[in-house]
Amino acid sequence: MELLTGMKYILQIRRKIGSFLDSLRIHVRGGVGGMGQPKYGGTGGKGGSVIIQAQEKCDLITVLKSYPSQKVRGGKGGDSGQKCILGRDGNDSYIHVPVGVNVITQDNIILGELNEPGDRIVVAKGGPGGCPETGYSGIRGENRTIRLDLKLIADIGLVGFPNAGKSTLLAAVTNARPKIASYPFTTLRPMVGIMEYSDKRTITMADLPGLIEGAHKNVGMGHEFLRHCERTKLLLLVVDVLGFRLNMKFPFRNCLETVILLNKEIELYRESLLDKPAILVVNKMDLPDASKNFKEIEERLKNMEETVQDYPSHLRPLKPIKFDEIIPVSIKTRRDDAIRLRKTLRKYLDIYAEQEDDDDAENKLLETLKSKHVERGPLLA
Ligand SMILES: Nc1nc2c(ncn2[C@@H]2O[C@H](COP(=O)(O)OP(=O)(O)OP(=O)(O)O)[C@@H](O)[C@H]2O)c(=O)[nH]1
Ligand SMILES: [Mg+2]
Repeated sequence: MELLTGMKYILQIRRKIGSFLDSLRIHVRGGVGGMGQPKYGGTGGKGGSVIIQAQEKCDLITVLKSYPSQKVRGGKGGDSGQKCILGRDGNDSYIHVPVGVNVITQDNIILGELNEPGDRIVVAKGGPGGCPETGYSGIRGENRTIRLDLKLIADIGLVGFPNAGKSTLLAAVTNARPKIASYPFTTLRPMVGIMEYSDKRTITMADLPGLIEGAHKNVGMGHEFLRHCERTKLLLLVVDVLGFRLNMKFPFRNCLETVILLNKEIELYRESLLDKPAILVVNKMDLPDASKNFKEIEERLKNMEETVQDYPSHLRPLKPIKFDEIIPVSIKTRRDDAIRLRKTLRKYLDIYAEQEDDDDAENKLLETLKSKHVERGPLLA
């Protein structure tokens, strides 16, 4: 019965999201400890723990298929007996998840980030076996509900207010065909598109739901989906040159303010995301007054350090974003803009890759020097 409900659930999800799932809740419980043996002073075995482990070639749909009831238990500890005075420990249960999963509690606390194959975390410890202190009864294991949040792998992450044209941009430069519409929050789930270049080099781009002011307080779609930017090499901020207003309850924000607010919301999600290279796309340059607006703010966008100082503290980010380039486009109406953008993105990703190689080489050199120093230590002493 439970299996059927589980399968139905999978089918429901499939219908909703195709074969992509980026978040999954699971209830985990460590195994109960085995019974002790009062007559001989025997101790029961420990209950098995539940462990989440990252592995390659895996996705959350497979995890859901393996555990349709979304419940995982550790094995029960063995009882102490006449022949075997120490009960055997219960088996640990491993949940294999894709690389790039954050393990989160119900209170939204990150228990761990599994970013490399083999990374693992114990999410529910098994209970101790029965012994004199427990009156020889085995103790129950820990239990909790956890959420597995998958961070997408894409080279570029699109971040912007709703309606700025992120999905239009994705459709213009990649093979993806996202839903595009003139109302806010058209995109509800992330979508990845691929840009293929003539030399067969491919660059992936993730379109994300719109981010609005107050997202850190769960306004709009919240800010959780920004996790998908954690593994990207570049943040591509997209703004509407004429600014944005969600509805009459929200203030109108001009283009410069939307950039500052995006900066602030990214910072409130995770400040380290702002260490990533960033490019700003100012979209809808075909609209009346667009050029005038852009000219007025261009210099200020180039110097965000100074610009943010003019704004009150509730809007002002502590870490102003620094754009490698600011690109005005009309992504919907000008094909040339899309072609130029593709070239620019390629150029920067190649530069970042070179820088990364240099950094790797430098780190290796430092490690070699360090290890030499360690070897030299005893000689000097
Ligand atoms: N005039 C003009 N309209 C554009 C341009 N780019 C996109 N749009 C329009 O802006 C509206 C929103 O476009 P989307 O691509 O859905 O915007 P989005 O940023 O993905 O929005 P959300 O999914 O809600 O976050 C649509 O009506 C697009 O046709 C442009 O360059 N010029
Ligand atoms: Mg969209």
